Amino acid sequence: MTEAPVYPIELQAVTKQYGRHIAVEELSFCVKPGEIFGFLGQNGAGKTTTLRMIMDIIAPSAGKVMVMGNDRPRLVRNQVGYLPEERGLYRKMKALDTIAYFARLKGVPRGVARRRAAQLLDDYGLGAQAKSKIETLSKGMAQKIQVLSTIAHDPDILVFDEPFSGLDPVNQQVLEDLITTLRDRGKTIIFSTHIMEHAERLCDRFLMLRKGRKVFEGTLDEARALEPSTLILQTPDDPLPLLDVPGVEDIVARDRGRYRLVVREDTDRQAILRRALDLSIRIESFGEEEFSLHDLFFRLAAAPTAVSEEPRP
Ligand SMILES: Nc1ncnc2c1ncn2[C@@H]1O[C@H](COP(=O)(O)OP(=O)(O)OP(=O)(O)O)[C@@H](O)[C@H]1O
Repeated sequence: MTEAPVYPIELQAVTKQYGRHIAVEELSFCVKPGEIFGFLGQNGAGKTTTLRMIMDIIAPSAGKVMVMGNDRPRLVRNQVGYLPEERGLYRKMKALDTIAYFARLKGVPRGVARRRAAQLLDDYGLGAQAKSKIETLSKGMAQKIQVLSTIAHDPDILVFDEPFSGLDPVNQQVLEDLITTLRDRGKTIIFSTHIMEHAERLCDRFLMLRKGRKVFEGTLDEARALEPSTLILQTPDDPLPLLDVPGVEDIVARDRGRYRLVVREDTDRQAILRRALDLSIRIESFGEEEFSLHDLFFRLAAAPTAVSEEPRP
């Protein structure tokens, strides 16, 4: 008999209810070892609530949350690094002392904690600020200290709630690089965001949440495969006669001579080009449309009619 795999994080039919309000509904997913998993949704979709349940800060109303196969995540807390949505550091504490303090809270011996804190500050360009009080640092620097504090005890799993919020583009890039480095060192990372560009660049897989319900879980390619096949054609001429090519179902004007062709999956792309030549339709460019995660998010998780929603009892 094969044993069920142990996932770093696994949720089974988890629901969280606040009074009559259902914040998270029947949510199941698992995060695989060593992956970067994006947790995406609009404001109020239920991201923070879910991450807090993973951290055992709040309890589910129903269902099961397991961290490293343990259904009492509190017991494996020291193997997890958590960046909460509401950040808070002691303003009067120095940068190095802050990181070492958080490591010590997770059981790291004092000397080791201080050495690691110094190393992390050096690695992430804050060596010169080691003795600066938090209150004297820029917002970006303080947030970096907060992130470094979550990894100072060398946890295997990282749970970051909106880690990019409040960072300027340069520091967002620094954080993206940090997250990639952590994955390359074998860590498992789940982070929430409503900024699709970060997720698109970083995530191996992601989950989209809409009003507490999962609307998608998988890779970007899997999400793209849900979309109808479309081609983008650029021409100074009228392309509507191409509608007579078998498989071309619709042609919609986009912008400045660009048209979107909705086609059946098996449509012969060469036949479209040959027909254009016959009809003297000049083609400036022609190719498959690549949906960005941003487009897909709007279709799956944000558009009012994106998914059929059963009425709630
Ligand atoms: N303690 C609480 N009591 C009552 N309702 C709550 C509580 N915490 C969250 N909610 C509600 O649950 C829903 C999900 O909230 P949650 O904070 O998890 O969303 P989110 O996806 O993290 O959004 P944001 O990006 O705005 O933080 C929201 O409608 C919110 O108002």
